[in-house]
Amino acid sequence: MSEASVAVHADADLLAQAVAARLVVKLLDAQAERGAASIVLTGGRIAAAVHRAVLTLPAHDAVDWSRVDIWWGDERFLPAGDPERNETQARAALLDLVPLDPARVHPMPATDGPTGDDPETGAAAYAEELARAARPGHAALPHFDVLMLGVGEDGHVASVFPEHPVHHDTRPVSAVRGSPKPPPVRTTLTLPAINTAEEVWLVASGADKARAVGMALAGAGPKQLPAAGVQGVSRTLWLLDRAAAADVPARLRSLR
Ligand SMILES: O=C1O[C@H](COP(=O)(O)O)[C@@H](O)[C@H](O)[C@H]1O
Repeated sequence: MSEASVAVHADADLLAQAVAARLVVKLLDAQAERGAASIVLTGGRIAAAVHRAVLTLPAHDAVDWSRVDIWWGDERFLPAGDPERNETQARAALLDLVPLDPARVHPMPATDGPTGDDPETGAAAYAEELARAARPGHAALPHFDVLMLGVGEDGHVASVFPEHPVHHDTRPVSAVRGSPKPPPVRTTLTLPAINTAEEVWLVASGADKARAVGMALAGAGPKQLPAAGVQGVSRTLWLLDRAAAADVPARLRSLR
């Protein structure tokens, strides 16, 4: 498992541009090595800015988007097309604007979809979809080149919230009820599933994230602060703006 590293950028715009540039390079590298790339998207404000920034980079045209698998780390359990869904936001900002193969886009279930309005059924269906994409002879998950996460003010990542029963779920995908952040019903990859990704990038901007980011990097417990329990297989990278990095120990920072 990887040590965490931290890159700090001056503000939210530069952070979004830098994450977008890293993402495009990551996709190109993965396609050069394996012929395809697999990424896991997150929701939230900075994620939307990253998605928009990808399109502004001329190099995004060098990616073969038809050979990119898109997964989600969590989803708000709402009808398809609801503006609050992470999928809807990602489609509007990026996915509908690049030539993806629809068969390689794997949104988490919606309440009005074929798996129905029971989040446990939806979570089980997503786990099956992940398992179908797993490499033969490997665990129940596909290879993820990079998995991106936002970080909540309370330290949540994906829809793994502090002190929530989701921490006891050992399956890769869990239904979440009673989320402290609306909407209350969600589906999420669990921390063990998140930590199978080759690289995990935690992206946070703004002063309201500084306390959670600082505590996670100072070694808080993952049940109290889920972001502290995230570790990519070969890399765990915190990508922050200056405001979100205010409480990061100086020895961990590199200002870009
Ligand atoms: O509800 C959610 O929030 C988090 C963080 O969002 P932000 O707007 O504070 O950056 C996000 O990472 C997660 O995917 C989403 O479902």
